[in-house]
Amino acid sequence: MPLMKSWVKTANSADCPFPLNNLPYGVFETADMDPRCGVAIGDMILDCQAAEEAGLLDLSGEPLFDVPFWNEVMEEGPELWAALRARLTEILAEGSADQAEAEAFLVPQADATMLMPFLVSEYTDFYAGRHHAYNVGCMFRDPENALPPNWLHIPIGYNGRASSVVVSGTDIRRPWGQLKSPDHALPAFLPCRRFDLELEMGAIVGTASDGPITLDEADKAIFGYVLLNDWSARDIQAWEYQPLGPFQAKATATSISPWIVTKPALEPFRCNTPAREFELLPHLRDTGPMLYDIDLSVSLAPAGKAATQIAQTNYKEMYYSSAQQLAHHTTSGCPMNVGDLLGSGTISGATKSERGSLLELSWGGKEPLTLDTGETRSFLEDGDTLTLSGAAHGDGYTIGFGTCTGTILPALDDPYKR
Ligand SMILES: O=C(O)/C=C/C(=O)CC(=O)CC(=O)O
Ligand SMILES: [Ca+2]
Ligand SMILES: [Mg+2]
Repeated sequence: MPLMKSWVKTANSADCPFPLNNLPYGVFETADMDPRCGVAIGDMILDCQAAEEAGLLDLSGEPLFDVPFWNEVMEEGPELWAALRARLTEILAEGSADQAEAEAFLVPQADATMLMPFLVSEYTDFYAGRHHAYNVGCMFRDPENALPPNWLHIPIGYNGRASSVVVSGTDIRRPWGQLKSPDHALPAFLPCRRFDLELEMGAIVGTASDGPITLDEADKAIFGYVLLNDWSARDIQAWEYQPLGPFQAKATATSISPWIVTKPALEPFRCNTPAREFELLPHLRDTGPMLYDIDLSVSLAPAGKAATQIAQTNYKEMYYSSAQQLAHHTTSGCPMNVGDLLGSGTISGATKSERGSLLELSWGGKEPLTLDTGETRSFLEDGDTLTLSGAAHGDGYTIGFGTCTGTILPALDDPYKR
């Protein structure tokens, strides 16, 4: 598929993240506009609320854009999703009969503040990147048996906290927690010393289910994808997570990028999961390409200094697709809701520069990274700004995810001092 041309001229370059082929969904506000849904096109945002009020986006008879989140659109189901995308494409395409009217509803991205694009119903995080699981297993367990015995048979996950999901740009406060260092007999309550990022993709469930669903049903139920950073307190995690898994270590915050890139925009980039070591059980067995070829990178900027790219990898490195994770999630009869968010698990590739966490990049702190500024990092320091970026590269066009950023604020003096 080539670049599709829009009358919004900035959308028509090969490296623009938001061409007509993309049309990602977000929520924004400006100095004089309340929060509302919008669609990115070039360097502009089409104000969906205003377009709907003017009669340009009348798709269901009921207003869809009278609320500042995309859950109502998701609730309408895949037929409406397709009709909305077709109508937006018609409105924004070069030569559109709607151009004169729609021009009035464009807002420069530079004037907008991006907000959470949807209400997160529940949040589950997986552990489905093989290189990440292998690296962590080597460090914390046994290089000979780095992957747990179940790993090649099910996508391992844990239930996270929807309440902790925040939009890109939100500052992240270094947490306190109970830690136990190897040279102390007893734990202490201290600020986290090994605060980390996790480079992930987030899949958004757009269709509810109540009981087991097939892999193909799961693929259809996914509305779109965002970049996701699962901030992780490694020292809190190491002490708390046996035997029930991460709890407070991953409950401080999880950041997502503000633009939901929908499945149709990613269709040309579908690719297969890697070769299987064990055949998966029938309900998890691949029925088609359900991963995506999306280039991902991480950069770190110390306070007031230039950013260094510290990792680059690709979403196709995952062992399990989001559809496999969602299908697995429903096997017990677990109901899934519109707005459920599934973290892919940390995405790392085979080589050192492809590692999606500082835990792996610095090998548990044993091999600190040197930044372009000359400073070194094992884990995150106060004032550091972390930025995830993602884009799929087509023939003469880009499907961009934008960025997912967060700056580390120092821990409070004492969280219990009132
Ligand atoms: O295996 C461990 O000891 C720890 C693993 C993680 O912290 C990974 C995690 O949270 C899931 C993921 O993002 O892959
Ligand atoms: Ca994670
Ligand atoms: Mg979290």
